[in-house]
Amino acid sequence: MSMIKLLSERAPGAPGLPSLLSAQALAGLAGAGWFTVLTQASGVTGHAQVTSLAALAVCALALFVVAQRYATRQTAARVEFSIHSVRIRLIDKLTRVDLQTFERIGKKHLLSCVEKDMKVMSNATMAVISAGQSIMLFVFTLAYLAYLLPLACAICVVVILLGVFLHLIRLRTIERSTQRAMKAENNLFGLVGHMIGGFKELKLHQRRRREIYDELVGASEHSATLNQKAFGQATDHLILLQSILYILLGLVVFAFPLAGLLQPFLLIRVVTVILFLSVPINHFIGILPMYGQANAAARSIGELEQLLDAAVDVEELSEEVEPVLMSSIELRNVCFAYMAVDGHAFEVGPINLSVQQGQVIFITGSNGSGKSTFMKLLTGLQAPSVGCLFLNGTPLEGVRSLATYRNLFSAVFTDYHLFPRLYGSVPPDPTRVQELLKRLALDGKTRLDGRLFTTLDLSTGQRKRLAHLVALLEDRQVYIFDEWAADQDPNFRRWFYREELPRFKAMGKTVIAVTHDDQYFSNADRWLHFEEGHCEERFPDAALPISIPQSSPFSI
Ligand SMILES: Nc1ncnc2c1ncn2[C@@H]1O[C@H](COP(=O)(O)OP(=O)(O)OP(=O)(O)O)[C@@H](O)[C@H]1O
Repeated sequence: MSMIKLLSERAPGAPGLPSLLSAQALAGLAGAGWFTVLTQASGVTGHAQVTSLAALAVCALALFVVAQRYATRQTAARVEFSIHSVRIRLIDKLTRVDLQTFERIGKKHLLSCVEKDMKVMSNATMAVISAGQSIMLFVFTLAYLAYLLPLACAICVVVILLGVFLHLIRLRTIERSTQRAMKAENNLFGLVGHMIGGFKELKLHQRRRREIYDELVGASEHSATLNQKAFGQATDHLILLQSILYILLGLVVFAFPLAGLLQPFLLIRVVTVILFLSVPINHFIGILPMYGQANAAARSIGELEQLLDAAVDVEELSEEVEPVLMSSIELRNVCFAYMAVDGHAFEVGPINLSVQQGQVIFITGSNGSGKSTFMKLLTGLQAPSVGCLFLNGTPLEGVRSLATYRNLFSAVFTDYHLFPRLYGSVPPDPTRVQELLKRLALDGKTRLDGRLFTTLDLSTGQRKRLAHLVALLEDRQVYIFDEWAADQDPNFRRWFYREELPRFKAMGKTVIAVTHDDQYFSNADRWLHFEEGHCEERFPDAALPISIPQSSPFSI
């Protein structure tokens, strides 16, 4: 996607290009008109003539102010609505891609695109689109020059065409340099992110701080060098063009009168007009690097959109969720493999498993054995590469049924995210909220004001308990906990296994919890153990694992 393509897509609420360009043309015409009247007035002495030219100048100026104001506002509306439309389109696609694509693209790249590239586009596009006005100013001034001295105008046109030709030849090189500079800048921002994110770790480790600081200095220098190179390339040939324009001026001032091609009374007007031409030319010089940046940003946004398009599913954000009831969930021959890195792809499965409503299932396994991947498959966050999920005996086929299925679950993952507001819910009953806050020892720490938490500035354990409270308010049928108790004190750990899980069971909720707290295994109905992507069922009171044949589904 180029910047021009982006702007050619008219967003709802944005003014049309014809009206926008007409307003710019009018502003350019008025500006050139005002200047022409002034130039004409420089050779006039008669009172009546001066008065009428002054009246004309006032009219041109008034027209310029009105047209300029209108054109600027229309330009801002066009640019901002177009960018708004692209941003919303990207975010919409982003919410609809599968988890694997989301993880592959990476948070850093996504944030850089949605925040930085969009900002670059917005700033640069505004300047670039206003070039329309400069073009008009340039054309009208050139026309006036043709009226005064056709030969000078012809030479100017040749010089400008030469500049445009040089520019087109260099365009690809400039864009490549700009894109390289932007990549270096993204790398730099990544390091800044590490410095901010790892503030505490860096404070504790002077040599680590020194090394990352040195790397950041190098990255910043590299970024500055590339930016400066891209900017230099963009302006070099236009400076050349500007120099040619100055040579042209010298020619007009010295050679034309000597050759008898220019009468002295015309000389001052012609020189003034040529000088005035440098105003739009300088504007072009100024916006050229910005044009390169905007195009590089548009390309980066376009590449991201292509990645998202390849993975986006048909699930609509606005769709109403159909309520589903779970009595059983079954995984039949479910397998999933991550994309291979260095030729080795981690595989989970085949998993054959049936979960009945109301069961409390514990999941164990060493680090990297596939527990979280299994949770993603079970919750429908990740579609299986092979095999199928069944809900109440019916296979879940297609993205839509998987999207509906996901609404069965409420989860507190290890990398859970706390939203400041209860998005997607009606304000809960304040008495129930108060009772839950008390149960989780969060009363006096935070409150729910309507749907908004008064603060999220809590300790690690408290934040996890607040995430638990949000999950409870969601009141879904299946609860997923990934090492919930890992950052809780012994009291809350005991409370979770001895009180909270039995409460879930009494309510008929299904619980699937990743845990390493073996002293509480008696609280589980089932125990699934993962090793190198394979799942086997163990029994809470068994000393040795009981191997389950993977070809046949097992259930309890
Ligand atoms: N996004 C990913 N892309 C590629 N490979 C991945 C990705 N996430 C996990 N893996 C691979 O899958 C394996 C299993 O990861 P998973 O997160 O399921 O393990 P886990 O049992 O939950 O580990 P832990 O106890 O450390 O949380 C890992 O060894 C890793 O190699």
